[in-house]
Amino acid sequence: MLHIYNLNAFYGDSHILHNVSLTVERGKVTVLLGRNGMGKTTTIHSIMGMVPARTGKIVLEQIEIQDKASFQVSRLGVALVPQGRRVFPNLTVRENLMTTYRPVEGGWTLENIYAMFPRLKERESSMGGDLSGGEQQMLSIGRALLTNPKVLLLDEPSEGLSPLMVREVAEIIRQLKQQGLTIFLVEQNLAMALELADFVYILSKGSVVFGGAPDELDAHVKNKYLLLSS
Ligand SMILES: Nc1ncnc2c1ncn2[C@@H]1O[C@H](COP(=O)(O)OP(=O)(O)OP(=O)(O)O)[C@@H](O)[C@H]1O
Repeated sequence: MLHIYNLNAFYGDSHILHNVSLTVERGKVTVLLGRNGMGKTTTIHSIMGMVPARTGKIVLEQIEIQDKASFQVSRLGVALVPQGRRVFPNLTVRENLMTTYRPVEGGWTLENIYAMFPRLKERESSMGGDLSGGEQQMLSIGRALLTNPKVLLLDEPSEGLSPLMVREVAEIIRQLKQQGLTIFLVEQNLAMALELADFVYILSKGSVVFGGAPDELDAHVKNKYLLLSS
């Protein structure tokens, strides 16, 4: 569904991503792990056209998207649930949801978003800024789904949430996968990530240092790239 080939990305002169190659398979949950500052968000932002690819290719269903603007990438079927959720604080829940709505026959509608997230229905007239962190995360996921994407990118959706809310977010991701959605998940929460993942990549200092099934991640790899501070 989505392939990245030898992606190199920079902020000014800082070379952040080094020949990153990875594949996000249709209908699967692909997880990108790595400690703080290793380039996970930069990878997601490169896919979305928010950080330019200096070299390399990003291919969505045979279409090269590495030179496209974010709105074009979005129209082609990629949606982002950004780190920190980024809900509009001064719009109501309903208005937040409707800003991105792109109707597709048989796709997501406001009604089935409310069916999946009853709490959003209850709070539909509340301002985005008045919601709890967990509610904002639901809103951010609902808003992305209303673009009716083929691929959903989630950047650390568990960040700052209570353990109970982390379980809820994991359950939502599981349901979306069951419905056939293709998911690319950046996470720091190893337990949640490994529970959901069909395939795992690890980034270290902007390079992919591991790619494999979750059960191939042994203690050595975890200790080297995930658990201990560098
Ligand atoms: N706008 C920016 N300008 C310059 N450098 C940046 C910018 N954004 C990120 N960086 C640097 O790029 C590197 C990768 O950052 P990135 O946010 O992709 O990491 P990450 O793995 O997502 O970490 P985190 O979990 O903290 O979000 C870091 O060294 C960071 O300091």
